[in-house]
Amino acid sequence: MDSDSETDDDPPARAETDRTARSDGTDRTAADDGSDTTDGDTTDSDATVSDATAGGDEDDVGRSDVAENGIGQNGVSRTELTTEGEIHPDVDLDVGEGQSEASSPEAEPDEASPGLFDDLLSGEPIFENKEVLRPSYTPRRLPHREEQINNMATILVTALRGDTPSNILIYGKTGTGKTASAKFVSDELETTSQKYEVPCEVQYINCEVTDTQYRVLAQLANKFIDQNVDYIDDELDRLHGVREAVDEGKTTVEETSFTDGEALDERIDDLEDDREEFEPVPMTGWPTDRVYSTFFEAVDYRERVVVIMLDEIDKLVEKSGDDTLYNLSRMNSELENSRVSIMGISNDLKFTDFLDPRVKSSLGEEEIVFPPYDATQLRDILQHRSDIAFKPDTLSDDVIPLCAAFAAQEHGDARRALDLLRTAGELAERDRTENIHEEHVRRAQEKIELDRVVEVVRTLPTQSKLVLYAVILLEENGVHNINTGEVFNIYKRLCAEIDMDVLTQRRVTDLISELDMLGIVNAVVVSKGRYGRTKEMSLSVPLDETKSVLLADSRLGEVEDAQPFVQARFDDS
Ligand SMILES: Nc1ncnc2c1ncn2[C@@H]1O[C@H](COP(=O)(O)OP(=O)(O)OP(=O)(O)O)[C@@H](O)[C@H]1O
Repeated sequence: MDSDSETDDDPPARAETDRTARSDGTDRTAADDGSDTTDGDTTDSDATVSDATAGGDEDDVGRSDVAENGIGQNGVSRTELTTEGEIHPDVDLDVGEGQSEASSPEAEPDEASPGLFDDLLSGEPIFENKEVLRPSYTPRRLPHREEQINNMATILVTALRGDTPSNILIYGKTGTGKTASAKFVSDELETTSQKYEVPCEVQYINCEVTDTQYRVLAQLANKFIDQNVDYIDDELDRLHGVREAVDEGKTTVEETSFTDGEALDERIDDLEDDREEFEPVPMTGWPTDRVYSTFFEAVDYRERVVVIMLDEIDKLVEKSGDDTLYNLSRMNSELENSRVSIMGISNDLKFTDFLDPRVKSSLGEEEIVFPPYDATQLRDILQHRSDIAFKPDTLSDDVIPLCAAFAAQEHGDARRALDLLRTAGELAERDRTENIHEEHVRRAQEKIELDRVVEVVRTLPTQSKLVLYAVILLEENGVHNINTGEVFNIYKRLCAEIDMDVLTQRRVTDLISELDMLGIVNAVVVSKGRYGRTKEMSLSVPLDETKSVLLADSRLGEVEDAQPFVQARFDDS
């Protein structure tokens, strides 16, 4: 076991960065900048809110800034809008009752409220229950996953008999229902265990979020400590009741499970001591072996079978190796009261290649594969959900087949199919039509695709963003078949402009290849005869939106008026 002291101060550091970024309004999280893929209705309402807050038309600086930025639905700084609205120098806060001079002085109180939402509410909504189309919803029925669910249940039923179930590895591409099925089986397992009073439970950990050994063990330890404390409290309540009944002569000690009054008091004292001893693990700072032993003691405090469900297990291995899995998989030989079994879920089929052979064989005792859905299966899934999600007769006949067909092309991803259906519904709602048509699905597909691009571009490293910005500037200036040398020249100037280190041309060529792999540019190698070979590229994503996302980056935003030096391409090449 790794006994290094792992301070693990990543999360606070990240939180710090987030705060700084937000306060200067230059960088945002996906949620802040409205790039949340499917809920694209921020643009319209943001613009209207800015109207309302900034007051008159003339001094509506915030709004025109935004328009010039051209960021549109993504990257618009909400901070800028509200800040300018709130601290507007011309607003006299003492005017009237909650009414500012900025709003029309003659306006009747009623007119001051433009009824922003009234209009929107008046239309008959298309959705009966939109929540069931969101990823957070766990459906009660999972069509086309009966086989996998039965396999899991057959393995886990051992836990209900008080024995240790085999470890399970679940594989499958994204959106194939792995998490939904595993959660469904876990819920059933826990419900049945309560019914038959067999101590058996499932602990779910998402390793994309909890991605180090320290954090996994700390999270588990704290969950078990909480449970143990609850258990002790219940037990103490019960025993104090017994003690009282004995004292009042309502029962005799012989009628309880204790041999005498002393044994009863001893048990009460022991429980109180135990309760004192449980110390929660802080999220950083302890040596890992202390965290491990705290977890170990907490889980072994009483008899039970625990299934630890590690979702996105590959992320844990990628980030912090296989120590956690090694420790968890060897625990059973040392545990006295409890038993632990692991259920790992991954969409990376190859991640076990990086595991120690012992961990690999122990973890993969049972493997269950989730194949992609085909279009017919996706249709069934969508049909089930849409029956609950939409008002009757809202969907025209071709909507579900089209959503299913689009999602089947995307490696049979049910999440994508559901996203498409929800977004199509939202677009129809915005159009104020009563039905969803094929056209809404096509627009939804475009929107989701664009949102994906925006998200990919937003999260690129700054150097890649600069390279991409160079390509955009060249395209904007009508250059076709842009070559690496041209990109490099513009890139160098952009670096100088914002004081960034200049990478070598070879490295920039690598970055171009990465952009190509991400589908942002399309690069082909062309031979220039005796002048060697070069890459020629063009942009594969919408220029305006991509440019806006790039300029929303605090560093790139510093590049002002980049047009003149695009001329450099002609000077230097
Ligand atoms: N057979 C099914 N019936 C109904 N809904 C389903 C089915 N399969 C998947 N879904 C839905 O699709 C979405 C994605 O499913 P889930 O999160 O289980 O996929 P996953 O395989 O775990 O994906 P990832 O690897 O990306 O986490 C969820 O909203 C889930 O409810």
